[in-house]
Amino acid sequence: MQESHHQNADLLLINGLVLTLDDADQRFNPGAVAIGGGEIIEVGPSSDLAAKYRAAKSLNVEGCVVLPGLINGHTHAAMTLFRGLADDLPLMEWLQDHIFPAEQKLTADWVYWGTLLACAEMIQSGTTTFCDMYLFEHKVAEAAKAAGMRALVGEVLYDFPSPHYGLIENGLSFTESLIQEWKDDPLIRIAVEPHAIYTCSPDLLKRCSNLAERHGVPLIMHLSETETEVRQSLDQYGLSPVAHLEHLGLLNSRLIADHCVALSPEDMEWLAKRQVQVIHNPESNMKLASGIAPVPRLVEMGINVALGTDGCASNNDLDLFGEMDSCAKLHKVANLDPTALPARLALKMATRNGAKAIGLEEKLGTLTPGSWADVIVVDFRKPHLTPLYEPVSHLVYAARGADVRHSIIHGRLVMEDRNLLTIDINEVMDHVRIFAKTLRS
Ligand SMILES: CSC[C@H]1O[C@@H](n2cnc3c(O)ncnc32)[C@H](O)[C@@H]1O
Ligand SMILES: [Zn+2]
Repeated sequence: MQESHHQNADLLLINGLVLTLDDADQRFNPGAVAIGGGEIIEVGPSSDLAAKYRAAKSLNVEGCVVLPGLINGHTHAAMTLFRGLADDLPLMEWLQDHIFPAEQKLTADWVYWGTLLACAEMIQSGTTTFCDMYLFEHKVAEAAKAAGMRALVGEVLYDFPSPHYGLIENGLSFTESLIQEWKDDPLIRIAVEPHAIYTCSPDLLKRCSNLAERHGVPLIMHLSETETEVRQSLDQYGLSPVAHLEHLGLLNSRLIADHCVALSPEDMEWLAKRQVQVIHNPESNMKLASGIAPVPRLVEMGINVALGTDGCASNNDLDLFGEMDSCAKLHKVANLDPTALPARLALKMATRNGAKAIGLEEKLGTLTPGSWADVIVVDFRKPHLTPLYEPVSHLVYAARGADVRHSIIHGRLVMEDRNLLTIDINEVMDHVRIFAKTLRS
């Protein structure tokens, strides 16, 4: 019997335009990606890989662009439940008069269904990893796992009683139990997540930081989201929110700071010096009229800035393609400079910078052999993506989430030809509609 010279792969994507988005920034057209054991085995010309690999499954992706899965650096997934509930309000009024009261009615079960709905929306729009902060996060982890998504999750911690854990002592020990429970999981990681400086005392913030340090996990919080937050912080502590955190010893590369809109030049110096990870949420900042984060300046200063949608009650969707487009355009108009935030940077913020922010840049954010196989395939055979001169331009300025055709997470196909393979979407939508009826009554 003749010996086979083929190598085995679980999945082979062939005949696509493959963008590695790594340091080498290679493009293969027609290109292929060989996937096995949850990792990328090889990326290269289609003819070479088709001859080399015998794959359990092969997908012909001619006419499509293949790239790393997108990373949503900040969201509250289960807030799909509140999409469109309260619009056109500033942050503090939106939160205190509408969202916090509605959240008092949440149960673990609702958070599960709301998160599954978010996972469906994210997978169908090209997101493969999300960073979440919410209540009942054990249910968020469970839902993400059921959906086959990669997630960094953490229970929100604040000084007032939580509808989930009650007093903060329980919140801290609950976070610790989540860290233990998920420590060996390939998809789910846990972070320590104080809400913001206006809901957490200095003592709580220090305890959160110590907990994150002790377990070597990220610390995530909203920071300097509005001028109101800055004014309150100056009144209460005589320091800006960033200076307040520096004073408490919280600024370091483990901190993932969401928003960072209202920053003074000194704040930016601190963020750069301490190598804090910044997550920019342009659509939420626009919708809540919070302001414009000085992203081009932060990037110039060497700060890692990634992209998030925030919860979809302040966005109101979870489509990172729309977010990249908004991001690139917002900073052009804010600076009256069309070069202020190029398409290339917007795409990097949604991929590689997101991976770096969550401490996984060795394994995520690029199509590199040895990295985890989180890969999306975008169908360019569409009127709004024709003709094709430059794929990065189309990905940022013309494509939308609905153009994503296949999605692979940790080597597993979770969407094929737009069919969700891990989620019964009709069941999920039925559950969420029942929740909305209950909320209204
Ligand atoms: C209980 S989890 C997180 C907490 O934060 C609220 N929230 C949602 N979006 C924002 C935002 O942009 N800034 C501050 N807080 C936000 C959410 O409703 C939850 O209560
Ligand atoms: Zn948020």
